[in-house]
Amino acid sequence: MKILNGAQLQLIDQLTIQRQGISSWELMERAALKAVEAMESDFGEGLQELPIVIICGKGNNGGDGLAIGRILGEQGYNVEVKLLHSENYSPDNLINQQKLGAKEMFTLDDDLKLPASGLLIDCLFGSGLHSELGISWVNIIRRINGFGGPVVSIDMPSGLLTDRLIDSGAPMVHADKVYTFQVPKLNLLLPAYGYAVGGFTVLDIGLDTQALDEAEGAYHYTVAEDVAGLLRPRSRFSHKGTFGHACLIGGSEGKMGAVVMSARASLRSGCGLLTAVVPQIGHPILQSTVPEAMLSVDSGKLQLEEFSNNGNFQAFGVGIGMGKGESTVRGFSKWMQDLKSQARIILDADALNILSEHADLLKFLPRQTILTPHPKELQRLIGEWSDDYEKIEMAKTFARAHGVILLIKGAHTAIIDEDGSCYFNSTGNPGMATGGSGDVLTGIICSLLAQGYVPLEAAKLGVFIHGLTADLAKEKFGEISMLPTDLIDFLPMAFEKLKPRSYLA
Ligand SMILES: NC(=O)C1=CN([C@@H]2O[C@H](COP(=O)(O)OP(=O)(O)OC[C@H]3O[C@@H](n4cnc5c(N)ncnc54)[C@H](O)[C@@H]3O)[C@@H](O)[C@H]2O)[C@H](O)CC1
Ligand SMILES: [K+]
Repeated sequence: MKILNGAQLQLIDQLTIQRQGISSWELMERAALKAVEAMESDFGEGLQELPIVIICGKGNNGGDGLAIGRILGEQGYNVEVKLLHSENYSPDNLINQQKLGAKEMFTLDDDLKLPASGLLIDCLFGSGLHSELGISWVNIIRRINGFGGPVVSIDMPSGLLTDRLIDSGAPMVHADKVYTFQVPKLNLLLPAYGYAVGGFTVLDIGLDTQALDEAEGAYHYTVAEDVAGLLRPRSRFSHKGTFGHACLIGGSEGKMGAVVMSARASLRSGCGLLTAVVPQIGHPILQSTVPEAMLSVDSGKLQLEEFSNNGNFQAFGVGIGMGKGESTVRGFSKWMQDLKSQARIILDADALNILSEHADLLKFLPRQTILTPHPKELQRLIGEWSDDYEKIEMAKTFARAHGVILLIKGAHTAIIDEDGSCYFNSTGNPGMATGGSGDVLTGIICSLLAQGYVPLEAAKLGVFIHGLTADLAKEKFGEISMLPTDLIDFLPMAFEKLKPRSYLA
């Protein structure tokens, strides 16, 4: 799914209206009906009990609010619509004013009266906002943010631009939930605005698919439909050799658990064979916890030294729990220099830290190596950024310069390809913020690489599945208690869910 901005959507609106032979008002009505349906599904029966207040602006976002107010009113909800006084309403806003009937007018200087609790629907500004809101908006936005019940925003939290940096002090609605139309907008996905976007749902309002396909942009949002088609069916005549031999290299004293988790995640993700290269201390641990894995025991006792690379492996996952002792750094550097240019590799954790401290090694990275840093590792690798936009640009520059696929891990993990394309993930939750989650991801992606998925597909599919395991684990254990080992346990269900018939039904 593409991520688009306000200007692109305006154009696609026009094309939709022309090609579908509908009026702009009809499109607005479709959007309003979708928003009502989504709120009814989220709030359930409880919505009937709540006083609902809708705050409308002068443009089409306000027009949506007026239509939502009318639809809710017709369905018997307890709804009150407040409309900002203006000299220049949009045409569809005016039509919906006439269709609504009763509404209360207010100005920015008014002391807006709101019910003590209930549901507030924010329709002041949507994707048509062209610059951050000035001081005159502080009063009204403060009132909305001080509301005693949930605040939901239609399309965008009012005050937040779709895809440009905005001063953190600028007035902006803090939405518990955003119902955004057709496609996500970049600012809904960035950590910088996490305080204003409690969550969001994308509502399909049937915009012209050809126009959506043709819209240009580097940003994408990976949803089930995007990755389900990537999953390869298994032939009846397949055997363990069909699904590749993955090699995980890592572990050190006190950190063997990382390799255990990675290895189990790899096997659960379908590779045919798995070898783990571990220091001697890891031998009994791996053999007893992951009997399916073969072992190649390093000459190093407590940490890796030798990095023996003798097998015929289709993919390597390196760095998990590895440490960066002197002999490990030496062995890793030698291993990197001996790599074949077409090798498929994912580097994580200490492998990335070593690269940050030994930038001369970057030139040995085979094309399309996948790097999976967490925020601190990313900063060591690409340097300090001043905001999310700069972070993305620096990540793109790094990916291009070294011909790699770079992940920015976190909520909506972003996958940056060397051509500058950027894929944000839709699955996952804060329950994943526990040491070990990354080891599981490395295992999944390494396994997919070994099975012959091209690196960008392996990264997109791996990140999506990893997040999906967490969404499934959340239902059973909740965000507080779920563990990385639970993610591994939910891999079978996640892969099953992603199979087109079950997930997309
Ligand atoms: N395809 C869709 O997604 C559809 C979206 N719809 C809704 O329409 C809005 C966008 O409507 P638009 O009229 O273009 O913009 P807004 O309502 O967000 O506000 C425009 C209004 O505000 C003025 N303005 C802009 N910036 C500022 C500012 N910094 N300070 C003060 N005033 C500002 C501007 O001049 C306009 O007058 C979209 O979000 C959806 O909610 C359709 O209903 C259906 C199709
Ligand atoms: K809004």
